[in-house]
Amino acid sequence: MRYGANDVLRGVDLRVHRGEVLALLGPNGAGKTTTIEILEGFRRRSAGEVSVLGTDPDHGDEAWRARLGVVLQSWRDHGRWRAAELLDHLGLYYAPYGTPARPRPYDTAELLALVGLTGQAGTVIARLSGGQRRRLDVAIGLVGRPDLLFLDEPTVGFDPVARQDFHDLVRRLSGLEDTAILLTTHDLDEAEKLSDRIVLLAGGEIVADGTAAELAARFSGKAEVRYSRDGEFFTESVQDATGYVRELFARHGEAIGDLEVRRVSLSEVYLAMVREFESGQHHAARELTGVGA
Ligand SMILES: Nc1ncnc2c1ncn2[C@@H]1O[C@H](COP(=O)(O)OP(=O)(O)OP(=O)(O)O)[C@@H](O)[C@H]1O
Repeated sequence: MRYGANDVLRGVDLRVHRGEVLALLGPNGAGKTTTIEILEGFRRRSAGEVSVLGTDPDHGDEAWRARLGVVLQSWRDHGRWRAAELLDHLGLYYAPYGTPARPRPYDTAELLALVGLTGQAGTVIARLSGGQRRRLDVAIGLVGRPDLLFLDEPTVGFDPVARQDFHDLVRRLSGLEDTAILLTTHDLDEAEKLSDRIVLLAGGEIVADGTAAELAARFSGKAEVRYSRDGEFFTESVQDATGYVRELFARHGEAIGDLEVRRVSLSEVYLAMVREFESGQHHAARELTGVGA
């Protein structure tokens, strides 16, 4: 993607599989929104190949669009509508695109229950709380029972309980409905908890791609093992945690207690990579993560 002489995405190569939750993680201006807008067909790419559900988004028709769910920023229109009314109304659009295997739209009551808004079915949208409105946004993204769901910073403004509920919801969707989910987030904790895979974007390039554990392991290669032996506490930084623990038990057996194995956290990896990238050493970061190798 190029604006004028400025390349804001370069060589971005990624695949999302059916039923997979992929988090696009990166600092401000990394190119996350641009990437998903190209995939959604909202933005025309300057060059490169893109296929979404088998179709080039630049040429996607209504039937193709009906298979996508998009959750952008909070839904501000239709403030006087009641939540259930709006979902009923939006659902009509998807009805012609239903199949026996994937009936469209979602039943409104079922959908409201899924996002935890059953009690607000008759509430006027303007009177929903911020978190409730965001849940409604998600319901709007889901009403067509999408094969692929885009979530742009889905949990901004959620309290911890709403966030946990939302995480459960995303897990259920990818598991039960086989919906592929592509979400952008700044929240490392969220990326780690929610996604099967993380693609880290920095400066318009993919600098890392893998599961949270893989990224942490590839970057540092180490894990921290804590344990007690005969009441004395130890902390070791080791390359092969499984082997180390096996050896530990083989040697000391029941004398070992309080075992804890901690991977370097994703946030440590993330900060190190972004810093490395910003200091111009991103090729070193690529080598470390194996991306582009
Ligand atoms: N219409 C545009 N014209 C020129 N440059 C743009 C345009 N839209 C985005 N950009 C630039 O593209 C880059 C990537 O922006 P993008 O919004 O995709 O980043 P992001 O990772 O989503 O950031 P944030 O986390 O801040 O939302 C930024 O440098 C931005 O300034």
